[in-house]
Formats: sequence, C-alpha cells, structure tokens
Amino acid sequence: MQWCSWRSHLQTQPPSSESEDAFDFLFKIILVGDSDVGKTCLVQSFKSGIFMEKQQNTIGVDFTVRTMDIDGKRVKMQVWDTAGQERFRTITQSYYRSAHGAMVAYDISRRGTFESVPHWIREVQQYGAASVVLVLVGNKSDLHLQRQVLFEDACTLAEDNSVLAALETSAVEAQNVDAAFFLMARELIARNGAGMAAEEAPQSAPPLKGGTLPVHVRPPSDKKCGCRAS
Ligand SMILES: Nc1nc2c(ncn2[C@@H]2O[C@H](COP(=O)(O)OP(=O)(O)OP(=O)(O)O)[C@@H](O)[C@H]2O)c(=O)[nH]1
Repeated sequence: MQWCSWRSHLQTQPPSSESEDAFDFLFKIILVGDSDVGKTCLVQSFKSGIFMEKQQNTIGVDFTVRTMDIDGKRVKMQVWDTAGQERFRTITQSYYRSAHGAMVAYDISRRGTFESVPHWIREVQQYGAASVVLVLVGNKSDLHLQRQVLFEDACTLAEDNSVLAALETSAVEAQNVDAAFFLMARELIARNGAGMAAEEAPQSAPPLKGGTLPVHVRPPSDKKCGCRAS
C-alpha cells in the first residue's frame, strides 16, 4: 500500500516555488468533511490523477496546488485539505477565512458523514468569507453497492443550503474529481471576473457577490446537479 498523504503537517504558507508560476486567477479552495470521507485522496487525484491508498489521517492542514487552463486563462487552484478529526477543529477553522471556495465532502457509503454536512456548512459560513462558494461532494461513488446516501438527498440538501452544486466523485476511479474543481473555478471566475487577476490576488477572500448561479443542469448519467439558490 502506498501513502496518499504526502504532506501531513501544519502549513501557514504555500511552497514558494509553486506560488511563483504565472497565472491569471488565484483561488483558494478549502476541503472539509468528516474524517475518512476521502478528502486527501480527492486532492491527490486532482493534483496527479492518481489514486493512492492512504493509511494516515491528515494532521491539521495539507496544501497542494494545480494550475488549470480554463477558457484561455491560467487558473491557479490552491487547495487546503483539512483534517476531519475533531481534535484539529480549532486549527482548521483558522484556514476558512481566506478561502474563496469550500468543498464539503461526505462518503456516499456512510450515512453519518452526510448527516454531518450541515455542520460543515455552518462552520464554513461561520468562519469563512460571507459569500464563499460551496460545492457538495459525495465521494466513493465506486462503492455504489454500499450506498447509504441517495444523490437526490444531496441535491435537496444543496438547494436548501445555497450550495452551488452537488456532485458524486470517486478518487479511486478519478470520476468527477476534476469536474468538481472546474465547476468551482468557473463560478469564481464568473463572480469575480478581472477583479481577481493575479496581480490583485487577495490575502483574504474578496467580497463575492451574493447568491449563486445555476452553472450546471444535471445530466441523467452524470452525478452532478445544478442548484439554484435564492
Ligand atoms: N472506495 C473508495 N475509497 C476511497 C476513495 N477515496 C478515498 N478512499 C479511501 O478512504 C479512506 C480515507 O481517505 P482519506 O483521503 O484519508 O480521507 P480524509 O477525508 O482525508 O480523512 P482525514 O485526513 O482523517 O480527514 C482511505 O482508506 C482511502 O483509500 C474513493 O473514492 N473510493
């Protein structure tokens, strides 16, 4: 077995070599959710496209970065992978404030992790920027035989909580992982436009406009729903 958590320690600044890359937009995304829902493996899949079985829980916060090309723009995604374990809660909360987007993850094969989602959303709303963009991610979609959470329930929860969209992902199968981050990036670009250009990259989250946009209509074969919020 290989380790998925290639960095497990407290971080205050991203590595400088990564932050020197040229980019048009810089977005900070925080990943939250119960322990063992697969947050670290999702980040690893997003970064390298590879699934690596993990044996160690995240300690505090891990950091990774990937620069993507979206509509001819270089978009740098700084992803902060937080520990799901309760004992790190005070540490991880301090990372919420500067996030432009938050992915709230649960495990489709463990109902309890889905029932924790409202708690995580409240945490983000309490400690994060006022209009942080939220995306709901139901991970481990490859475990469909052990499913305990209906996708429809996730969509309902997303709609009730002003969440941009709900998706089901699998880090094992690299299913919908990129899509979740692209969805987030596109929404942030749409909301911020030129105001988030690289030279103006903020130290804390910008005052994003209120409300969310219906950026996706759920295709029947794809576990993704667009959720309109008032
Ligand atoms: N079947 C399946 N297993 C997964 C998937 N993603 C992660 N796992 C497994 O789920 C377990 C937990 O994954 P992690 O990425 O460590 O979970 P985490 O949410 O980062 O956990 P904390 O660091 O404690 O917050 C590991 O055994 C992974 O191999 C997935 O998409 N499908």
